Amino acid sequence: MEACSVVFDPHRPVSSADAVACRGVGKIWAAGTERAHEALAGIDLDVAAGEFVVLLGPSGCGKSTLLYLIAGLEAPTSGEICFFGDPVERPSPDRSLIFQETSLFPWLSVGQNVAFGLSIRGDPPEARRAAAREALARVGLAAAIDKRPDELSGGMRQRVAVARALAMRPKLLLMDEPFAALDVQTRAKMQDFLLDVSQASGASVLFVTHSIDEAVALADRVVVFTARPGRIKEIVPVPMPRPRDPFAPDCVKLRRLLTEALRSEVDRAFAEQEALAATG
Ligand SMILES: Nc1ncnc2c1ncn2[C@@H]1O[C@H](COP(=O)(O)OP(=O)(O)OP(=O)(O)O)[C@@H](O)[C@H]1O
Repeated sequence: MEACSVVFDPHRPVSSADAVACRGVGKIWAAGTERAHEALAGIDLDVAAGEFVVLLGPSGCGKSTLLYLIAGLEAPTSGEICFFGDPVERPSPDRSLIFQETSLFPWLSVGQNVAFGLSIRGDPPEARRAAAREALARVGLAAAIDKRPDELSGGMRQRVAVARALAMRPKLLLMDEPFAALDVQTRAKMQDFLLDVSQASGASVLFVTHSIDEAVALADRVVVFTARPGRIKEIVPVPMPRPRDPFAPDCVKLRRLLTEALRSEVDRAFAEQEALAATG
């Protein structure tokens, strides 16, 4: 592999075939107030249908903010976001957000948790149960359908969260450091499993991580952000076939490239956070 970054053409027309198209997207939190805080600036990014894109950047550079905007939970201050050609204006079951900390309802069974979104949508009980069973089978937890969340390990609970998202048959999974709280072995298993289910479902994935190893294992493309306000510094294609051997020369080379791309941004983010702390 010849590791190289790609320059995005911001004038490229939005295609209804692309899962996500961001054009000039910026976000200022508390805009117009004295607490105004610019989190993102000038984001131009397309995500193809079925593509797995990893967002990598220093802490506070706006990765989660971009997921919230694409989810439709927040509006950008500037620019436009389209989902299969239509402007994103509100949340949609076609776009599922999964966080690091799963919030399963402890008083509901695993199956009821997975079916929760379907019950809000008004699907009949038999259809909900069937969809929950199928989604749990996809994550290898069909046998846990009647268990309570506190009977499961952290990795299993995270799989239930993925099953809950899959049950809605989303076209896009927005994942915010979903495996960061897991131990190394469970995390590696979850990465394999996520690749399997995303390929089987055909959903696009936008995945935030701080782990360069995770980015190398998972991504079709890695988007590297600058320190805040987050801008896209580089978009690095990852053409190696999966499963990837992390010690293969191409993977080692890519890790080095991403480490170097991130280093100066992480230093800049640290310096800014220190300055902020000093001024109280
Ligand atoms: N709801 C909010 N209101 C005001 N400011 C916010 C809000 N959410 C995030 N921010 C600020 O926006 C900036 C970007 O935050 P965000 O969480 O998107 O970054 P991140 O890259 O995901 O960070 P991390 O990697 O540490 O999770 C930060 O300075 C943060 O304090």
